Amino acid sequence: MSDHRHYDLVIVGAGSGNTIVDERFEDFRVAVIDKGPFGGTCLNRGCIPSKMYVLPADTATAARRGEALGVPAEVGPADWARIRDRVVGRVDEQAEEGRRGREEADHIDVYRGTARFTGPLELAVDVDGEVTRVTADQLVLASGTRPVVPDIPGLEEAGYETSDTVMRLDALPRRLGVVGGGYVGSELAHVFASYGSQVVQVEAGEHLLGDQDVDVARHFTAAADERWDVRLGTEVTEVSGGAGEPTTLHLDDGSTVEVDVLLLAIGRRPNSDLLDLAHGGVDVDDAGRIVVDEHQRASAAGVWSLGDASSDVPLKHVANQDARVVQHNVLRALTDGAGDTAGWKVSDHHAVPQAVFTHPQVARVGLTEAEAREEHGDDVVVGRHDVADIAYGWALAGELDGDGEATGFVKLVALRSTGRLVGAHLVAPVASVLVQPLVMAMAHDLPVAGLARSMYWIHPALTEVVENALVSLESALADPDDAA
Ligand SMILES: Cc1cc2nc3c(=O)[nH]c(=O)nc-3n(C[C@H](O)[C@H](O)[C@H](O)COP(=O)(O)OP(=O)(O)OC[C@H]3O[C@@H](n4cnc5c(N)ncnc54)[C@H](O)[C@@H]3O)c2cc1C
Ligand SMILES: NC(=O)c1ccc[n+]([C@@H]2O[C@H](COP(=O)([O-])OP(=O)(O)OC[C@H]3O[C@@H](n4cnc5c(N)ncnc54)[C@H](O)[C@@H]3O)[C@@H](O)[C@H]2O)c1
Repeated sequence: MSDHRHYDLVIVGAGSGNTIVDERFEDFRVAVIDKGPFGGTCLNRGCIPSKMYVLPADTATAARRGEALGVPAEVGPADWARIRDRVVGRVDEQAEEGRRGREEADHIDVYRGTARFTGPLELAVDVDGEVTRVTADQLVLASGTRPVVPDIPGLEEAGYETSDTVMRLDALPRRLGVVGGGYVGSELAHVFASYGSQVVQVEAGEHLLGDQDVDVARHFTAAADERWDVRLGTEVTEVSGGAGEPTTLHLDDGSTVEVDVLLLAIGRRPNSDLLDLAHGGVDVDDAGRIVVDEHQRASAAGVWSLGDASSDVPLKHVANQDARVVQHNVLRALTDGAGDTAGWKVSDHHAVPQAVFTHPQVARVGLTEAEAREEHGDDVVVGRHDVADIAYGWALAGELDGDGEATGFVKLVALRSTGRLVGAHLVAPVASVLVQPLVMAMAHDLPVAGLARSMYWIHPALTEVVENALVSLESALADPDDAA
């Protein structure tokens, strides 16, 4: 190793980890280490570019629906290069700006390389073969996750994309194979199908979005199946061709599918294996996630972790909230020492909402009905309202082949004993927005009784579907015979 440098604070991972350093850290020596671009997954290859791709996809989908609504519109294949350049141009600029800002600060050193532990609070940082020994008083691991690549015969030879690469393709694929029916696979299937690619999506489970409430997963799967080729309960056993030629997927039902680009979206794994954590005395769980306590402290003294590296809820708003907890507590540890935790922040992963930006959108907070029944048995009460049964639903009717039901619903799950919501599930236009009053009800532990009538809901807005679902739940809670 060529050099040794000591810092008050070292941060590995410039995604949410980078948000920790603000003006309160000006009197401390800080190092930020990242092997990739600043901003991490969300900015460079996750939430932000994917949603920038979803917006034109939604526009194309809405235009295609024009025919059913009396305004026929022609939608040709998308101009991929223009869309890609808009997305990539914006995120690359932002990543570069973020890095420059840190590099220009006198008290911060930026390392564009890979870190691994060589001892407690000691790292070897490899920047293009030049290794620096870096030690720290406090060390934050915000190292995130990366896509899982399955061990399928022929895959490496044929070549494949993941969410890390597919958003920078040279051209729109004529035929896209998507393996995986979770968040990434479903959002990107929506994007490419809307742009004009022929999409085949292969999912091992019974439904797409199988982590959602089963009613939502079923509804979404049926909607997706109207728009692209969905193969459920199916896995890829072998891949052949590729390397510049079409790729053939051999499926376990005996069929084959030929595609031009293959996208793998079967989940993500923590990057903790890159860090030699055992040398730092840092424990991980069976899934490779760094084990943290309620203050986001890892098992080794002076080490912290946040976001996807340690969380079982790998979402950006969770990573950012974890980072706020770490920021507060690290500052206390740096100024007052780590002995007394009075006044430290505690992380709270209660009532975390999530949304899938597909068409239709899906959103959720809390337990599914099945999870609630497993935990609470007969105490569970369900309320529901269909989008088709509110005034705005009449405007939306025809969304999916004129099937009113298909425009979506809000399903609420509560406990009779407490009168509180334990889960909310939406499949509807702008579900990611509609869910927020329900998140508030759960986060603030508001009783369901009286909630719908405690405020006005704009008529005839889509929010009336949430109002009516709450009314339905309230009457189910009030009815002792209603076992939903
Ligand atoms: C396609 C896609 C879409 C998504 N959409 C959404 C969404 O809409 N909403 C949402 O809430 N979430 C979304 N997510 C999830 C979201 O991106 C993550 O939850 C979030 O980025 C996690 O932030 P993080 O800071 O914990 O980790 P990351 O952003 O992954 O940052 C980790 C950083 O650590 C660096 N690193 C790792 N190991 C080392 C090492 N040994 N040395 C040096 N550097 C290292 C990596 O290069 C990386 O920059 C999406 C994810 C994907 C893949
Ligand atoms: N809108 C959002 O908030 C958003 C968007 C994208 C990603 N993310 C985050 O990224 C994480 C990873 O997303 P993801 O979609 O990669 O994972 P996921 O866990 O959501 O879905 C993976 C899917 O692949 C299926 N699968 C696994 N192995 C398979 C195989 N061999 N063949 C066929 N199907 C297989 C699984 O049954 C599952 O449905 C999510 O958990 C989420 O936290 C969030």
